[in-house]
This record gives sequence, structure tokens and C-alpha cells, in this order.
Amino acid sequence: MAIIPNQCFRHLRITLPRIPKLPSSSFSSLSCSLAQEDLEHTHPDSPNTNNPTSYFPKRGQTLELVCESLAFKGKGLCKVTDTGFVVMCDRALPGERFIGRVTRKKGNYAEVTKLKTITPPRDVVDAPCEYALYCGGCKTQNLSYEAQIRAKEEQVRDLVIHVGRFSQKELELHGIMKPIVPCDIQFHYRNKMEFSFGPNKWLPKELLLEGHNGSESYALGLHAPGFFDKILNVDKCLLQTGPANKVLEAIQDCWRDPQFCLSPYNVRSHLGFLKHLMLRTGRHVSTGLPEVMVNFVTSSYKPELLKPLVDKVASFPEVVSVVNNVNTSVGNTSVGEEEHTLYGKSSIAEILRGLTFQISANSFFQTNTHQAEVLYKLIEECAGIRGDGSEVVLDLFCGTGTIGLTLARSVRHVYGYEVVPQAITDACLNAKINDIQNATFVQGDLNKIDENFGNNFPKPDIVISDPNRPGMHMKLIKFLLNLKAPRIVYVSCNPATCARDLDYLCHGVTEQNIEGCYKLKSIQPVDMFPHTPHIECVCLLELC
Ligand SMILES: C[S@@+](CC[C@H](N)C(=O)[O-])C[C@H]1O[C@@H](n2cnc3c(N)ncnc32)[C@H](O)[C@@H]1O
Repeated sequence: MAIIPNQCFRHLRITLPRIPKLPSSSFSSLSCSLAQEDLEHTHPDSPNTNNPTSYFPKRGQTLELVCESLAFKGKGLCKVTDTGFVVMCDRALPGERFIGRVTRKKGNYAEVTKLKTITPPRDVVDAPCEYALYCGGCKTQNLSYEAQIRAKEEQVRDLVIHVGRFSQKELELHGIMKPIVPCDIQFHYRNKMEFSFGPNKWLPKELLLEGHNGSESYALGLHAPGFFDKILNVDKCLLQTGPANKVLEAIQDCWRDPQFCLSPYNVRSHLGFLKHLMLRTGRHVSTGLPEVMVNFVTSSYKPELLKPLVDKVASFPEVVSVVNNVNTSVGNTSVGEEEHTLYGKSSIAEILRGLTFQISANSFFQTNTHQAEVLYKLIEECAGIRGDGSEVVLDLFCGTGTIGLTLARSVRHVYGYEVVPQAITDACLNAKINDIQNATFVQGDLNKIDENFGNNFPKPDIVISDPNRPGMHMKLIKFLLNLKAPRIVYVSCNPATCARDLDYLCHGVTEQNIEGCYKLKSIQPVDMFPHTPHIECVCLLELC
């Protein structure tokens, strides 16, 4: 993710108080409270716009609560009896009655930790994963899938109304709000997982009370929720593909063997060798069979130490690539300063909308390939391309060019902009592999555009904008409002910033005397990540 200097948010800051503040007894305000937290989080300079409130539970106080619905970030939303005061609880599910302890004050609501369930949630199911209750990845695995997607759709509607300032009536009258598109495949859908090594297994309190002891053994797994230094050991992850799980199990079976002298990296002492294990699954372009890349991230380059693990994983026919990213920094990222190929190829392939994409260890690619097909089809439909090869597409936040390239076949030219230089290199490579000559990819920071932005491409007929969580910068909003392209397809992974940007584009920015000039035609939530709180949306805007 790009590091964004604080001053870039000056323009956004003054507009944030416009998010309506509703009485705490209103449910809509609850998810808005959390959305506000997210908007402030993404814009660190923003002022504190918290509402004073007469009732506030004390920190440490215990309360009996009922979870009413799921709010932004998948937190359970509850109200204190009699006062209607809002509290949020991680992992509380709709219908669940429980005892919670207040842990912190947050604007006009408080956060609680669940101590004990009194009545189980509605729509509860048995979570198939043994780690579901502790691992930070799947927060809602024990909620039926129908209830999960219902909750996601409600959140989007709530944010579009209360942050985006679109009325329920206009959403309904014009059929703007579309029903969420579910994901047909609810497990094993992730093509990429990153596990971390650590010196001690982390165990949740419940297991420690049962007498389990984790502190004595090394861990390979996922970070315990909220901890950068604690690893929940995981032998299998139900979100990743079957072949990737086979590889994970094989590594778990042998990496602690003392004869291999392999040590996990300790993020506190900065000693140790093995940092992360990244597993990516693609497909062979002709056979369609799965291809796995194994990426060992280590603190130094010692291929002889990795050899036993490399030999073990290379024995799987699906493993076609083993690479080693060497990251000598004390930071905890998986991108190395050097990359060495230890077995097979340095990249794997994937097919999306009939195009082939080369995926190297650190290149960005949609993590749910199956649902990316669905998402890209929706984007293409929204783009409403005539197909006569006359139109120009501007692909903002283009990553490795996947959206633009899937549209390139039916337009005159695609111009893609992206901040990460490696992604631009990959986008150009992807264009070449697919013999696409009418696409130009440019590296640049869309938070820092000036009046010259737009001089190097003709006026687009269609703008695709797919920003990451912070959404679009005010400079880009202003640019788009001046550009007046006939259509904007806004793809978003954060419904809160999406609702804010839709408001700017359609209703303008009053404080800056900027008028909106777009009409929201449709907003389509898409579930890309079952069992997690993440929500993707595809929105179509047309010039008024
Ligand atoms: C959600 S991804 C979308 C990628 C691509 N459209 C796709 O579907 O694969 C957002 C992209 O925006 C890029 N990005 C983030 N901040 C940016 C900025 N300030 N300027 C340009 N690109 C940025 C990220 O590197 C990332 O590739």
C-alpha cells in the first residue's frame, strides 16, 4: 500500500463532519459510527467529530447485551437496555445474548469484549474450521452463509444512505441498490495465503485453561487477532486451495525437525531464519490443472538450510515454483530485497476472462479467482462498452492491469495508472503475453496529481476507478468532476469510503463550492470473501 503523507488529506478533512450524526438509538447511526472510525482511520488528519452523550458505560463494566446486527468490519452491534446506548462487540452475532465487558470508549459508542454467551445467535451453524473461533481470518464462519451476505448487503445500504446521502426512496424507486452477488464457492477460494513463523505457539485463553501448553513449541500459522508477535499454529486453512493445504501440512510435518537446524524468526529479538511461508495457487494455461508457488521468506540467504524443505515440497506434482524472498529488514513484510528461484519457474499463471496472467511472488492478483470472473463481468457490463473499438478507457488504480486488459479487446485504447512500479511492469508484461497493443500503463501517485494530469491521454468515454481502502483523494474527485467522462465505474473494497466518494461525485462538496455532476445508476455489492467482513461493490455513475 502506498505511504500517503498527511498533508494530502487536508481537503478531505474539512468535509468529514458532513457525515450525519444520528441519535444513538438509531440503528443506522451505529454502522455510521464505525464507518466514521474507518473514514478517520484512512484520513489521519481528520478532526474528532464524536458526539457527546449523557450515558456512557464505565470501562471494565459488565453488561448483558443482545447483538442486533452486524456492522462495518463485521462487528456485532448491540444497544444497552433502557438507554439505547450503542456498543460494538467483535465476534458477537445477530440474536446472540451475552455478557460483555466494556473495554474502550470510541466516539459515540463503546467496545465490549464478549465474556459469556447466554443465548446462541440466530442462523448459527457449526464452523467447519477448528480454528474459526480464534483465528482473525474467518470471523463469521459460524453464521449461516445466507445471514452473512444479508448482513453485508444491509451494511452497504446503510452506508449509502447515511454517508452517501442517497435516500432509501430513490434507491428503491430507481432500483439503484442491487441485491448482493453471493460467492458460489465458500471454502478453498483463496489463491494466496501468507503464514508466519514464530518461536512460540499462541493459544487462546480457553485452551490454556483446559491445560494446553503452547509456549514451548515453534509456530507456523496466522497472527492471533490484534497481535503482531503471536502466531496461532495452523495445520490447514479452509480458505486456501486443496493443493496449498497439502504443501502446508508437509512443511508442518518436518520444519521443526532438529536435524534441519531451522529457526523461526523472532520479531522482538530479530533473531532466527524463517519469516513467512507464502502459498499461491494458479493454473496451467493449457491443462487448467492447479500450479502452486511456494515462497519462503527468510532473514538471510542460506539455500542449503532451506534444501530439505524445498526437496519435500518439490515432490508434489502441483508445485512448479519454489522461491526464496530474502528480507533482511526488521520489518515484518514478505517482500524481499532479493528473490531467488530454488526450484522450477519464478512465476505461475492464472486465467481470467480468457486472458493469461503471469503471477510472480510479489505481484498483486485478485485473491479469489472464481469470484474475480464474476466481478470483472459485472464491471464490463457496467462499463457498457459499445464494442465498435471506438472508446477510450481510463483505468485508475489499475494494479497489474487486469481490469483494463479484459476491456482492451473491445475499445480503442486503455490508459492505466498505478503507484506501484512493479505492478506497472507486470501490467506491461501481461499486455505483451496476451498480445494486447492498445494499452498504456503509467506509474504515478493518484493522490498527488496536478493540473497536468490528463494531458497525456484523450478524454475517456469510461473511467474505471478501483482504489484501495482509503478511497479516492479529493484531488482525484475534483479531476473527475472537471473531466466529465460519460461513465464512471467505481469498484470499491470499502463501502464507507465508497459511499463518501459517491456523495462527492453526485452531490458535490458544499464546503468547497464544488458541484456534483453524476447520477448514481446502480450499486452492486459482491461477496468476494465469504466468512470475512470484507465487501466489494461495483457502482455505475453516469454524467447528468
Ligand atoms: C484494489 S487494488 C485494484 C487493482 C486492480 N484494479 C485489480 O483489479 O487487480 C488498488 C490498487 O491501487 C493502487 N494504489 C494505491 N494507492 C494508490 C495511489 N495513491 N496512486 C495510484 N495507485 C494507487 C494499489 O497499489 C493497488 O494496485
